[in-house]
Amino acid sequence: MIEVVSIKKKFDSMEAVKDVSLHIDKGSIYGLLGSNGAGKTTLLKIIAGIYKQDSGEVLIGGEPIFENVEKKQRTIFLADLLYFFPNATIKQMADFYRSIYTSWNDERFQKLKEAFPIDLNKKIERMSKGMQRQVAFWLTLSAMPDVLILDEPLDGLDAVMRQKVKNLLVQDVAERGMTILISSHNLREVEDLCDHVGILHDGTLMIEKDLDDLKSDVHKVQLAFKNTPPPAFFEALDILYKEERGSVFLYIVRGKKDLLVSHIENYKPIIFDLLPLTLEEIFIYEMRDVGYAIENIIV
Ligand SMILES: Nc1ncnc2c1ncn2[C@@H]1O[C@H](COP(=O)(O)OP(=O)(O)OP(=O)(O)O)[C@@H](O)[C@H]1O
Repeated sequence: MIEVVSIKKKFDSMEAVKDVSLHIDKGSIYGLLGSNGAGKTTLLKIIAGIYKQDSGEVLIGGEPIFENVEKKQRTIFLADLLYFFPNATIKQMADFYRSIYTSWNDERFQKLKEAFPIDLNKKIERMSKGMQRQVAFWLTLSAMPDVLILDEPLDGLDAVMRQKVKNLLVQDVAERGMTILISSHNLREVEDLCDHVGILHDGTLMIEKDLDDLKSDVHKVQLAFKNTPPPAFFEALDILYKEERGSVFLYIVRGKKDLLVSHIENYKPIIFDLLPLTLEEIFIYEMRDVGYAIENIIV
């Protein structure tokens, strides 16, 4: 659905995006993470067809997005800084969206009133930051885009509204195959939303993972043995991290769960627990493995 091939972008001599390639399937939710200044917004704007890359290609549904009116009518970029016309009400902004987005759906707009309980005739400028963000989602979801590109989308929303918006996004992905690219600093925030995650650092995509693979391939185990097992026990494990707490070992290991369990059970541990890992933990160990401390890369 979205094909990004060797994208480079400089601002004067500053290389904001350095040869980034990625692929996003239709109907998936891709989380782009990274620290301040990593190049996330620049890359999102290139993918949305707002900035032109210096080299490389961005294809949406097989066609270049830049200056492609038809594709842009089906692609919405929701920026971190929202923009509405001065003095406009929700109703007036909806009229504008209806005039430019061919897939605008009035029925959906009316239905979403239930999710966003705000007076249609209220001036958006006079609303709180969180309410303005709600309006942005209301309008965006009513325009029924095929591709939705979100830059720090949940900033300013309260916890209940965050969950509501996440549910609406997932619903559009599940029901009509919308594709979402979402940028955030916060791994925890996107953990339950994304099926793929990429980490951008200093203009380079450091690591890119399918979350189902990640979660099924990395495990935290807590172990204790009566007698320390022979070296063959440890050699057979792909250990990303280890810690000793008295006679209890804590290991983060990569590998298939069934094979791991049967290997460990062969050595008759007196304690053996398989513990869940958060996405943040997985990335900490994976990044360490490629020589980076994730604490320096995302917050
Ligand atoms: N219009 C611009 N002109 C000049 N430099 C820019 C411009 N936009 C971005 N940059 C530079 O490109 C680099 C990447 O910026 P970008 O906004 O893409 O990062 P980001 O990952 O979105 O950061 P943040 O998380 O802080 O929003 C930064 O060094 C920034 O100063």
